[in-house]
Amino acid sequence: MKYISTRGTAPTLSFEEAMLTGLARDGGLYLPETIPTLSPDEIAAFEGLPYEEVAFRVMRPYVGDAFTDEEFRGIIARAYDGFAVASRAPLKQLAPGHFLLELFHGPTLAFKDFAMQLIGQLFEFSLKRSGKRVCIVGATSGDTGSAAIEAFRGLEAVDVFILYPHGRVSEVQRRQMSTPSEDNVHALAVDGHFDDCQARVKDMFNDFEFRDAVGLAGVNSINWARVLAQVVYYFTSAVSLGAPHRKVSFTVPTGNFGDIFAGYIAKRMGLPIERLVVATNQNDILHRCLESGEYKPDGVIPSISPSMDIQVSSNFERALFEAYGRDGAAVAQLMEELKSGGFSVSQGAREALRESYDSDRVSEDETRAEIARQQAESAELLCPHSAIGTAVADRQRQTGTPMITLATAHPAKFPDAVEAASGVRPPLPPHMSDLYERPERITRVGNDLGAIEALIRERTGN
Ligand SMILES: Cc1ncc(COP(=O)(O)O)c(C=O)c1O
Ligand SMILES: N[C@@H](CCOP(=O)(O)O)C(=O)O
Repeated sequence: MKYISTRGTAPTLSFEEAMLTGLARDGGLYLPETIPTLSPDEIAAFEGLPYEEVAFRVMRPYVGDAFTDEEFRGIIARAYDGFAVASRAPLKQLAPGHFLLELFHGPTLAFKDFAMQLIGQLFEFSLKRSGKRVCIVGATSGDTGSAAIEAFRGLEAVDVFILYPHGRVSEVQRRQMSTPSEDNVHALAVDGHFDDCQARVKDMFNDFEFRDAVGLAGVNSINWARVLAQVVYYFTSAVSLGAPHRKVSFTVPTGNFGDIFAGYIAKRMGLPIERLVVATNQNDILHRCLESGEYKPDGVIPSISPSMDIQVSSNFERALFEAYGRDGAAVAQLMEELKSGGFSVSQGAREALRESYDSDRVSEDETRAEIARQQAESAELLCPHSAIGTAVADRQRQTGTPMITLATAHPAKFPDAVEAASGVRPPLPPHMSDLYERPERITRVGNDLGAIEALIRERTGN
């Protein structure tokens, strides 16, 4: 399996190369040259299998000869060993025809653990084999950073620098990043918002001298392996509701577009998904773009769902690449226009996007009301991101096809917002019960590429 860039001019890479590379050298994102498909019989055979075995069967076609089957099975087994529930991604019924896919039973209580725990194992295996060392730089609005630090802390051949927007993540998220004591992990509080952090990470990838000197690698969802790992739970949940003999729909709380794009890949692989619904908070650029074809970021407004406070949505580039018939030059042109304020999607591409995705947005008041409603009606305490999902799902649900909403984080990561909305303060699970007593280690930095690069060079000795 070969991987190509969404901007069409970077070298074609193998799975392992694409995974260790992160952003393509032309600024694009890697995607498989072809998307493998599974037959209805192959999908039906997933019924009753352990999560790890479905993960192996779904991801195996993408990894090529990077690992033997035995090695890959071992990597997957170690990745999910630390999850709190045996099924890994349990599905609960919220109401007739509406199901909640709980993706927060990993070590940092968010769906990011599904991919990050796997990537941690993949990197460790690959770097041991090659004897190389990498410097991971990531941007986070709260959950990717904590999952990355958890997955890579203490690893010999890896340094990790996480840029998060100062004062714009929840206290639990911040402490998850700032309290691990291992020397190889660094939490950097940036004066700016998430889009600034993500832009600085991309700048570092586009600074080839710096990139090569420090051995830069990325674990944001610019990394294809992140998206791939998330394809698996679309299969496990749909099969448990009767796929491939029955269609299902999904509603996905969306920010950087990685999670819903994984659903799109599952559909292209043959999973009978009727609708994929993008659910946004008040930072609703994706909803506006899907409605109007205009993609114009207009500033991030802080919300009670901070992990989705994003206006420059990284993986939307992958969706555009597909919508433009994999025309890398067209995507490169749009990304050039984005630098000067935004772009308009062509009529054909817009129709293709609308065929693949529905969308809706939820205001702050509606989010609070939905947390309270679900607590009262279904006894489910939802995090604000998941509540945005269930609110949209309820509006968009059609009779006949079950709707699965992705619950992307545990409510205990956002205790203040959840308590204010529902009157109930969700407790942290036992393995995190002393989080507020652990000492923090944070470096405050300006939104300044030169200063951030200098700090990384100094700390890594490059
Ligand atoms: C809790 C939570 N929900 C939803 C999202 C949105 O996911 P994506 O960026 O893959 O669209 C994120 C982060 O991105 C998140 O941390
Ligand atoms: N919401 C994310 C933002 C980064 O997204 P990623 O999926 O590209 O890593 C976060 O929690 O950090």
